[in-house]
Amino acid sequence: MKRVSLTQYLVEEQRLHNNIPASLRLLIEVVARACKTISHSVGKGALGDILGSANTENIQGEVQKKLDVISNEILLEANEWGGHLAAMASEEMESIHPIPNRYPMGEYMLLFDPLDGSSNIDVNVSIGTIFSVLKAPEGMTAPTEADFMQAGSKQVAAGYAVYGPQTMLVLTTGAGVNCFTLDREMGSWVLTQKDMQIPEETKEFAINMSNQRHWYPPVTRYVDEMLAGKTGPRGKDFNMRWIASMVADVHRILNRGGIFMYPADQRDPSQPGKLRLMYEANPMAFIVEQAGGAATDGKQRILDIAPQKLHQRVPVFLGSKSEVECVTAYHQE
Ligand SMILES: O=P(O)(O)OC[C@H]1O[C@](O)(COP(=O)(O)O)[C@@H](O)[C@@H]1O
Ligand SMILES: [Mg+2]
Ligand SMILES: [Mg+2]
Repeated sequence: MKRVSLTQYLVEEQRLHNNIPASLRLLIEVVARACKTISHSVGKGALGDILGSANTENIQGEVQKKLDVISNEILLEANEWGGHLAAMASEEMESIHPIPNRYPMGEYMLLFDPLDGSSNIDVNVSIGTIFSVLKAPEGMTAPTEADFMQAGSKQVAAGYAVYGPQTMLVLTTGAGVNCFTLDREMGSWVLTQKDMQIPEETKEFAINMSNQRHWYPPVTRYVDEMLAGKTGPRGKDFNMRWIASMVADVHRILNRGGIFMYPADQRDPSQPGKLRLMYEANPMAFIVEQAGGAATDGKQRILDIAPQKLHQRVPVFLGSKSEVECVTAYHQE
């Protein structure tokens, strides 16, 4: 099979579909290079002094791990110098990060969850990085948080890197989803899966069952019906997986189908779910839809949500289309 590198793929895409101008290609390459650097750090583990807590808190009140902080710095530094960016925003930073001293101002804005699955860092389980690219509004002079308040349907690119047994980069620019594997010896990203498609039907679901007693009735009904198996209303047995790294759960679903859920629950009605719209839900929803799946917050398409604030949280149901439609319909009844 002919080896196609990330750069070759991006150039060819531009030639065929005119959807990846040179400035966007450069930006994606810089993000991919930063992910490669994070992957090297992850691979060192205790040898690189990257495990354990940083003893600091992020804006969400979560205790940061050393690798959360390191990954954030790697992405900031790479993109400050490398991409065509006007500003960045990160799950780990309270406010936006405008790019200093850039004339003319960059055309894009980058958002990221630098290290997804923080609870898995210290136990050598797959973790990742999630990113989303928006266009800077026309005529923007000094970027503000308001410029980032664009629905997910406006994303021009989104992707994630998963640091597992292999390091992979999954990317969409709005014309399907492709997967690249990091060739560690050569240091390059090689196209290994073209046009990923999520199987429409599935027998696998992912949810943190320990929250069951707090769920709202539509989620309880949906999960109960799956748990009832062959003799229940669904007429088939379901299997369950929960890795607690969204990247790893979504990567499995892209490959063999399934539904991923992080619903809102009754513990704290002011917290609509756990996952962040701008850094987790939107980029993953874009990827999942581009792979033939669906993504909702139980009521509407995630990509149609009008964001209210940078660190907004949303309920998430995504994966195989028929299952997402089923649980979304239960929210309407
Ligand atoms: O520990 P819980 O409640 O099961 O939550 C797991 C979820 O939290 C997350 O880890 C949140 O991501 P961060 O590590 O970036 O905070 C998701 O990746 C994952 O799906
Ligand atoms: Mg995350
Ligand atoms: Mg994170």
